[in-house]
Order: sequence, then structure tokens, then C-alpha cells
Amino acid sequence: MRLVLASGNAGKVIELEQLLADSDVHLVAQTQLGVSDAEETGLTFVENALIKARHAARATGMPALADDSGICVDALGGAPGLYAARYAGTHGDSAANNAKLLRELDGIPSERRQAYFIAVLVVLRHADDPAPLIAEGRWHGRILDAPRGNGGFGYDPLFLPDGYDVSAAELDPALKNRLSHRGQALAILQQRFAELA
Ligand SMILES: O=P(O)(O)OP(=O)(O)OP(=O)(O)OC[C@H]1O[C@@H](n2cnc3c(O)ncnc32)[C@H](O)[C@@H]1O
Ligand SMILES: [Mg+2]
Repeated sequence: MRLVLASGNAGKVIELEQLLADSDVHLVAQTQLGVSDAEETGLTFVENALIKARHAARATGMPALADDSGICVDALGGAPGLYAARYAGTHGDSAANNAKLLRELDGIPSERRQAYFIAVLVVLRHADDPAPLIAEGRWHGRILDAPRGNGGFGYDPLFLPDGYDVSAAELDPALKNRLSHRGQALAILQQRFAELA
């Protein structure tokens, strides 16, 4: 089964390809097919995931998988949340986003730095599919005082997963995929892939 992956985020593409490496699902990143990024005008992760999947399915005529994700920090009322990719103003500027997150949490002690990553994955069989497959995962932890590690992407260097003494950017990539919001959501989705036939 060939699916267009409706994401322009190289970190997500790598993780999702790895997660599906042993399956019969073959992902083709939308950038490889010349598909531009969709405008994320939704007010929820699920709406944005549907917008992105529909955009890629329409542009390519292929079934599409989209991932809308973010990080929600309790002490900031859930911010950056839906706006994680553009928290500091420029879409996808991880260094600036991470610096802003540290500034916003300046002086807040570790016991009040709880946060979770969330991912909503959507599969549309075609652009007008009225019955998308939808799955959500959440990964809980806290925000560090300073970045740690070089793996992963985005907010990973600032995220200390519950139960671990290393940041998400210091975890082995396979372990991150087993634990993460994205890995959890994909496991749910895979149980439903059979319905795609
Ligand atoms: O919309 P696409 O094209 O998929 O790519 P994007 O980077 O814009 O992705 P989102 O709109 O879903 O925004 C999610 C942001 O949340 C962050 N994020 C999501 N999952 C993450 C993870 O596993 N590790 C670190 N940061 C993550 C990262 O900064 C993303 O840019
Ligand atoms: Mg985006």
C-alpha cells in the first residue's frame, strides 16, 4: 500500500518511515511529489491533520497519512499546543521556539514543568473520504532548564520523558519511537490499516 505522507517535517518523515519499516505500508513524502505545505487553519490537532491529509490526497490522487502534533505545557495553560511549530513567530524555527519556551518557563521549578507531546494521525483513503482513520497518542514528561542531546527534532532536547533520566533527544531513536506520542498513535492506526483495502 502506497500512501503520501502529508508532512514537510523531515523529523516526522524519518520517524514514521522507521515505524512503518516492517509493514506493507510504503510512505512517499509529499515534498518528493512536489506537494506544498497546506495552510493549517484548524483550531484542533484533528482538524489540522485532516486539512493536511486532504490537501495531499487531492494533489496526488493517493491515499494520505498526516500527523498534526505539538507540545502542551501545564504551567503555560497548554501553550505552545497547536502552535508549537510557530511558537516564536517563524514556522519551523526550532532554536527560536525552544529558546522562547525556556524564557516563558524561566524561574518555574522542575515540579511545575509538566508537559506532554500529542500527535493526531489521520489516514484518508481519498480526498473526499468521509470516514477517515484517526488515532491519538500522548507522551508525558517535563521541560528541562536547558537543552540536552542532539537526536530527534523540535522540542526533543527540552523534553524529559516520565520514567527516564535522559531527554527525548538523548534517547535511542527506536526507543523514542516505542514511547512517543507518534509511536502510540501509529500503533493504534496500524490495527485499523486492514480497513483500507
Ligand atoms: O505540519 P507538518 O508539515 O507535518 O510539519 P510541522 O513541523 O509544521 O508539524 P506540526 O504542524 O504538526 O507542528 C508540530 C510541531 O511540534 C513539535 N513536535 C511534534 N512532534 C515532536 C517530537 O516528536 N519531538 C519534538 N518536537 C515535536 C515540532 O516542533 C513540530 O514542528
Ligand atoms: Mg505544520
